[in-house]
Amino acid sequence: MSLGGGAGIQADLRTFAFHCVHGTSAITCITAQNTLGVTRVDAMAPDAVVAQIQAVVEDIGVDAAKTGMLLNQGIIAAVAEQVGLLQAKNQMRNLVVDPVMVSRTGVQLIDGDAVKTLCHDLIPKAALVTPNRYEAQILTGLEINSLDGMKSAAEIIYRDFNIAVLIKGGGMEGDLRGIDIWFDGEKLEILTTKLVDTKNTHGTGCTLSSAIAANLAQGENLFTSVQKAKNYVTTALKYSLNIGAGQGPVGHFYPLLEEAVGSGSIKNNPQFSMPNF
Ligand SMILES: Nc1ncnc2c1ncn2[C@@H]1O[C@H](COP(=O)(O)OP(=O)(O)OP(=O)(O)O)[C@@H](O)[C@H]1O
Ligand SMILES: Cc1ncc(CO)c(N)n1
Repeated sequence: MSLGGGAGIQADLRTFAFHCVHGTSAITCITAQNTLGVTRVDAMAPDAVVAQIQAVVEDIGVDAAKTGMLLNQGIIAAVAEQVGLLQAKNQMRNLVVDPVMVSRTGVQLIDGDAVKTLCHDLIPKAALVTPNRYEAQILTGLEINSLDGMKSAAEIIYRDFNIAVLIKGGGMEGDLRGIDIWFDGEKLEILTTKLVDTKNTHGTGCTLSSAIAANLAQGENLFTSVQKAKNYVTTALKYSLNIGAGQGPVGHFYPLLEEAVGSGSIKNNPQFSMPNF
């Protein structure tokens, strides 16, 4: 969860709402965070996280799920155990693991033991894992500087975990920035997009994995879910918000902004990027 509103569960819930699915959440930690970075993180107790998952599953049910910042080994182990128990009862389908380990700026967010548990206990239970450039480097031991590097990493991650993988290229340089690689053991696809030239990219990874989960919940297949989610993030980036001194958040509800500005009910505030106005 992030209190600046741009990333984590706050971005996830906005994304779910945009896709017309009912989002629920299990909070693993509270970050003091704004557009400039994270200044403090307070972890929940692992059994408090488990209780949140159980409260949702036992009453409401889960059509698809995503994990984000799980923070430490105890929380990761507890979540992985719950996922295993629920999958055995077919109560946890379509799990997307966004393996939040390193921020796009390259800062490691979780320690080595936590990475090991994530790899051994949680990622293999997912349908899809969505590492960014630096997370893909940790998962493979490769240094990724090229399209070929991204492709090799995707193949290694598929081989090691036997699940589909999407390597996100928001942290790549030059022409590769914004290009993602999909591999599911059969099809290797380069998901290209027109680079959105903005510094306001806070929460793109959270938004992408939530949009994938939302599409899965609505019955789309995995690859179509990824393609649609990629298009959503690209448009949300075009309408990102220029707030704060650092990286502002993406504009999750861009059609509403467009409509409101178009109809004159709100002014075209210079803080909104409004590409069509
Ligand atoms: N400037 C950009 N233009 C177009 N697409 C982008 C841009 N920046 C990021 N993306 C896309 O956003 C999605 C998220 O990728 P990214 O590598 O930013 O993830 P991340 O590092 O996990 O994000 P974050 O930590 O900010 O949530 C990917 O589809 C990526 O290609
Ligand atoms: C809470 C949270 N989760 C994930 C990320 C990665 O964007 C972040 N910055 N904050």
